[in-house]
Amino acid sequence: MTATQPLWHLLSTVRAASRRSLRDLNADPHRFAAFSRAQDDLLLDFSKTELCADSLALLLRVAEAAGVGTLRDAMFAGDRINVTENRAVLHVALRDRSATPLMLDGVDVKAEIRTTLAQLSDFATAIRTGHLTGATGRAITDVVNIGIGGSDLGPAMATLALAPYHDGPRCHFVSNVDSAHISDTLKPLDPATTLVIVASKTFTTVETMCNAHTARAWITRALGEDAVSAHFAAVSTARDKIREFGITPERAFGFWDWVGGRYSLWSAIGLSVMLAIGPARFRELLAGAEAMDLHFRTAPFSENLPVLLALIGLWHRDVCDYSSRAVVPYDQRLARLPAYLQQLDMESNGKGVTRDGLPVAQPTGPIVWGEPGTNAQHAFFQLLHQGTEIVPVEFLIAAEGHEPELKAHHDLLVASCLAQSEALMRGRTLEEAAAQLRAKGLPEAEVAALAPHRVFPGDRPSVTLAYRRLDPYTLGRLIALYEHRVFVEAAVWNINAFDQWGVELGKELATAFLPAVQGEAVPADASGSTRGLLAHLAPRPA
Ligand SMILES: O=P(O)(O)OC[C@H]1O[C@](O)(CO)[C@@H](O)[C@@H]1O
Repeated sequence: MTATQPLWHLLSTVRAASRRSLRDLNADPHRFAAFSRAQDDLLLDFSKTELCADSLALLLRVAEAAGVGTLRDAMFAGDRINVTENRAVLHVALRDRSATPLMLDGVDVKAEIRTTLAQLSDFATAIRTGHLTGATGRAITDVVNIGIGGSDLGPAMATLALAPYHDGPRCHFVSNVDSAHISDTLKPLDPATTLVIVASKTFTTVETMCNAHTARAWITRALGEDAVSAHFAAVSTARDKIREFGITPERAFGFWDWVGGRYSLWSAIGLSVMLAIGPARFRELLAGAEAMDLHFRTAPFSENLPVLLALIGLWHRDVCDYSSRAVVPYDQRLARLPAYLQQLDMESNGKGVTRDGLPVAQPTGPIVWGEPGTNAQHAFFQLLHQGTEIVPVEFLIAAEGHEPELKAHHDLLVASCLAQSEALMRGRTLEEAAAQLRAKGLPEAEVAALAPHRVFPGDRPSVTLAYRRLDPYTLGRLIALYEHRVFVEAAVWNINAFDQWGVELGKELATAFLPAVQGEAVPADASGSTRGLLAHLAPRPA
């Protein structure tokens, strides 16, 4: 029996005994004040969840009993909490601007971080000002970041999110090994004015290396072999492999094994973001994350946004048994946030064994999915409102857009966001539906036939994250908030959020099947299904 198990039982009992509808709970005019918290202008409203004072107090005890604070402090101290890879977890050090050294194996990692950040800033500035040009002397107008997973999703998400701050070259992202991705991306670009960044922690990921070689051939075909040095940069922990690829050491930016791929936006992996918005704005992004780190380290759990967001997630997953959560940013520039969070959350917490290798005691990471609002309303909100599955929703909304001249758009956006959480919470009863139809003058037979279709069960939980404006500082806070939320949930489940063994088997089999796809013998242990598919997909004579 783990220390938290009795508390989970108690939570289920409390829920069963004192359950009230969200509509009923929200009739209390003091509920918003009691069930919302803020870090400066960043507000977390969870008054439209089922939590009550008792359940919240019990959840806070769960966090204490699970030792969340101890594990958090161990992470910040550089302890090797990634037990299956024997690594420290120090992405937080990448945004820690304090002068205090942080020693790991006799090396001050903070000094190394400062040096790399300065090198990145110098390189980004030189490209942005045209001081460093392509091989023909023309300024760089376009950057293509080639990477996948954490070497793509973070920079791609942040670059789109910060579009109003772009004043550097245009950034493009190629991740999929599907030739369509690199082909469509490179087609409109001019090799003479394009910089390619090969971003890969390991520099061995097959998709990235395949795309990198295709980009290399594109450059050399147009500009000759000598142009590689002027048109490529690389970000990796494997400097020897960068050199083998032909990228010069001055354009090789390192990071460290203690930065997990999905936590690496803050490292040199963020180079494309820095090229787009400039080093000063990139530092604002880091400062936002640092502010959230400080809040996570110092705020009491009852006021601590990452802890509370995690406890709400745990409540929904393990007490209410909801198997997914939808992230719906009412912010078009956060369109890639759901995809980014899918990796952050599901690659971190999609685990079935504890840190000690034992089966977990309860369901762990939920399925994370979503799309920006208002588009989502016209796609999957039907199911959220009237389907048989309850999906807690996480809304994100800014008080201000970046286009003051188009305020009418933003007003509609805000109204739509608030309307959706209200509708999910409030619902519409059969009597209310019937009354509406009667008010339209429909005959009683039609009222009876149509009213059931117009009932909304309601009582569907959501949280809202509301902030003043999506600037670099706020984006930094939001991402760090989600990172720490994942951390706290993992700590409570006693799983390791920092490895990803679940991606290995598919990679191994892809390597084994490639020769068969290319016409060689099918591996003896391939299933009948896979043999049939290989035969069906085999090239046909033209
Ligand atoms: O940066 P790399 O080494 O190319 O790895 C890319 C991605 O592949 C994974 O290892 C597995 O999908 C991710 O964790 C990582 O972000």
